[in-house]
Amino acid sequence: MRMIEPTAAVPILDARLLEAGPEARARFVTQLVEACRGTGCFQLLHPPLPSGLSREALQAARDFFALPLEEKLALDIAHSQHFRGYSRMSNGRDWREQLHLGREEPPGGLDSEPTYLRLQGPNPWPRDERWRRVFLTYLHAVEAVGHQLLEALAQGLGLTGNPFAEELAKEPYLVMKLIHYLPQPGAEAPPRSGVASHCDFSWLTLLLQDELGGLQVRSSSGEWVDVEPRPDALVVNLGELMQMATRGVFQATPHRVTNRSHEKARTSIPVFLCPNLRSRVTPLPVPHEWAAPPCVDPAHVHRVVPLERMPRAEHPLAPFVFGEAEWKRKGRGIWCAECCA
Ligand SMILES: O=C(O)CCC(=O)C(=O)O
Ligand SMILES: [Fe+2]
Repeated sequence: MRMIEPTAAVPILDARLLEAGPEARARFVTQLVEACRGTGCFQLLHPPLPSGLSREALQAARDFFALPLEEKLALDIAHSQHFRGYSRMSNGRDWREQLHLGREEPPGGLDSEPTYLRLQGPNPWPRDERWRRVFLTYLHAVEAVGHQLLEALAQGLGLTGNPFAEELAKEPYLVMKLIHYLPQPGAEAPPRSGVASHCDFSWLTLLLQDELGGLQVRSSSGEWVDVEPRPDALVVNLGELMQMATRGVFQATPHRVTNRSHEKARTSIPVFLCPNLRSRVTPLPVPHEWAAPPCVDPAHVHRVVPLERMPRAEHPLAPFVFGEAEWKRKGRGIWCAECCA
């Protein structure tokens, strides 16, 4: 099998170019489009985040998972009306603990509102106030980085105006997860998958990973490529909404994780940046010469559908309301019915 240079499949972009004058910004935009037309994954070095915040967030995540099980179970996602809270999965595809968080909001989906607005709501927090402060600060700092990337992408796609900015002005739907992958149990047993191959259902996912590694992305030519841990970098990958929005010019990035360590748990924090729940998802007028196969049918989208089963080419995209698709994807209100059954 042909070996691929990791940096070719997962290029490294320097976020400082965005603020270093028009020429540097143009260079960044070119590299960004190249990365998005390739694997759809890149490492963003020097993201404009407050100093030390990433380290603090990773440490706070480790501290959360080190709490006694009863304290974590008090935040069980099954108690939440809004898909927030703690869960543990142990099956062939997922073997990990997670804490789902989002924007801190009043409960949605009440009375006459559409049901899918139940995706908005308060987060359950551990007793110590520190977690709330660190994670909400981190979430909104990463959101701002995501806005900058979408603006650069709109520029790179040659779109008039910035259709992403119009959407972002309506308050994007954000999901942030703290994830804890256990160390491998026995030296003899084959390694257990932390999360099996999947694509995210986002525009962009901005991920902080610790120093252990274990994340792989599938390159356009089909090889699985390690995403090397780099301190002070965010791993960015494209999700299915971006694939739909760009008529397949940019493809969602298949990825998977196995914690190969027998001693240490792996910690990561992805932030999934999506349109406002009420937004209608319609393809953008991307350059004609970049025309690509039509996109995924949202009716078939699920976070853990095996990639082989994903209808990628044949389905033209009918516009749909993002919140409805996201609600459906989350099992019509039944938490993770498929994976946790
Ligand atoms: O932990 C990681 O590095 C990736 C997690 C992931 O892909 C997901 O939860 O969607
Ligand atoms: Fe993912």
